Amino acid sequence: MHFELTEELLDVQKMARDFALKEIAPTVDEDDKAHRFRRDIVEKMGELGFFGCVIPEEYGGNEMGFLAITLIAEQMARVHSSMRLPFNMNALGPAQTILRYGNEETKKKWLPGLCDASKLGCFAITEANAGSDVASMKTRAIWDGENYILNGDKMWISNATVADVALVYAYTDPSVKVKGMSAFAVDMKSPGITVEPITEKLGTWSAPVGVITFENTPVPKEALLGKEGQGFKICMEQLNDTRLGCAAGGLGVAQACIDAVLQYANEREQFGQPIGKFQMNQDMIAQMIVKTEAARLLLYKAAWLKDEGKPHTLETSMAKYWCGEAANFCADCAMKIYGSYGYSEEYPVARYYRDAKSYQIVEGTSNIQKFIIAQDALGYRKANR
Ligand SMILES: Cc1cc2nc3c(=O)[nH]c(=O)nc-3n(C[C@H](O)[C@H](O)[C@H](O)COP(=O)(O)OP(=O)(O)OC[C@H]3O[C@@H](n4cnc5c(N)ncnc54)[C@H](O)[C@@H]3O)c2cc1C
Repeated sequence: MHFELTEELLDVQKMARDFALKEIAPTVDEDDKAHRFRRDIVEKMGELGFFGCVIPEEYGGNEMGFLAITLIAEQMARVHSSMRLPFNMNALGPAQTILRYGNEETKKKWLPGLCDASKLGCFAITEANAGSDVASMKTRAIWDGENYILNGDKMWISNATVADVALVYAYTDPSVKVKGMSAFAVDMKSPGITVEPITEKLGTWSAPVGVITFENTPVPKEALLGKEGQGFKICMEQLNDTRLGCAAGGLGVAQACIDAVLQYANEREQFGQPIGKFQMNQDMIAQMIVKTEAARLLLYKAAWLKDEGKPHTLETSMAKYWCGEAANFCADCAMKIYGSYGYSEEYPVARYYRDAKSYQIVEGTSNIQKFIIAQDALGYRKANR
């Protein structure tokens, strides 16, 4: 049993850390406060091959693997949570799904651009009345003999305002319930698409989110991913990939809180000594470290299983759940240890606190992950089927 990263993965981790410190850190607070999406930095990530980790060379990738992309995404989130979103929106979501289910034409059309970030992606599952209950979505795609005609509204879609391609899930035949859901790689320049940004949100201010409306949008047959009726299965597989990216984000934020607290607790003095000397603060610091290390081990194991081609749905849910919880626990402790300075915008802790919350919500809430884990344990529904 080995717990060490290989030399190659250690190099990847270091390169990602150096990149985040050099390219993201200098303007992180300014970008966040301005709600500025840094496409230029995302493009630099693409040039370095960050989004090609899970895509073969023939389509512009480098096949470094799921553990490699997880390590990179973690390092981005450790500096700016918003900057780990592109790992899901380009690589783990659209690119991975198109690779698996797209025809040759669709792969050639989108994969090289998603890898080098000259194209941006998004995935559209959620609707105003369909969140955790994905199957209750109402978006329809009806074949008219020439194209699928897409109608519906997708809400809370990350990258909606900047995406070139969207993975869209819609019913082609709602009469057979989830067996009638299909998945499409939709060109966002298609007619009948409007996008409205969602600007008022708690955190991840530099990550654009919006509502996409499809009104009689024609989608060619080649854009269908897999077969008609495979959409729900494709969606669950996609979430199983993108949950790794979310978990990496939560882990990065948790670590950022530890980094901040260790420095501050040694600098700030009260009652004539550094606040790190107080046992109640030490208790929080110890718990932050242990919870974060547990999150890291769960996540790296899930990503490793995926690279090994072994079942990993259960392990991915455990990692997604615990990384989200660890991020929130650590952000809460960091806020307490920083006191009023944590509450101010002078230090990054308020941003960590805001950004941590999304990791308990997106791509299957903490409850949904616990549901998957408990159902598996109780033998009601095995996660690794
Ligand atoms: C910042 C942000 C970015 C997002 N990006 C995307 C994106 O790119 N693409 C996309 O498709 N969606 C995206 N989403 C949507 C996100 O995936 C959903 O918000 C999430 O799946 C939860 O759905 P909901 O918010 O409708 O909550 P609901 O499903 O309404 O749940 C409300 C509460 O009830 C609980 N609950 C629901 N069902 C159960 C159950 N069976 N058992 C126990 N508890 C339950 C939930 O855990 C939650 O606490 C994003 C959301 C946010 C906030």
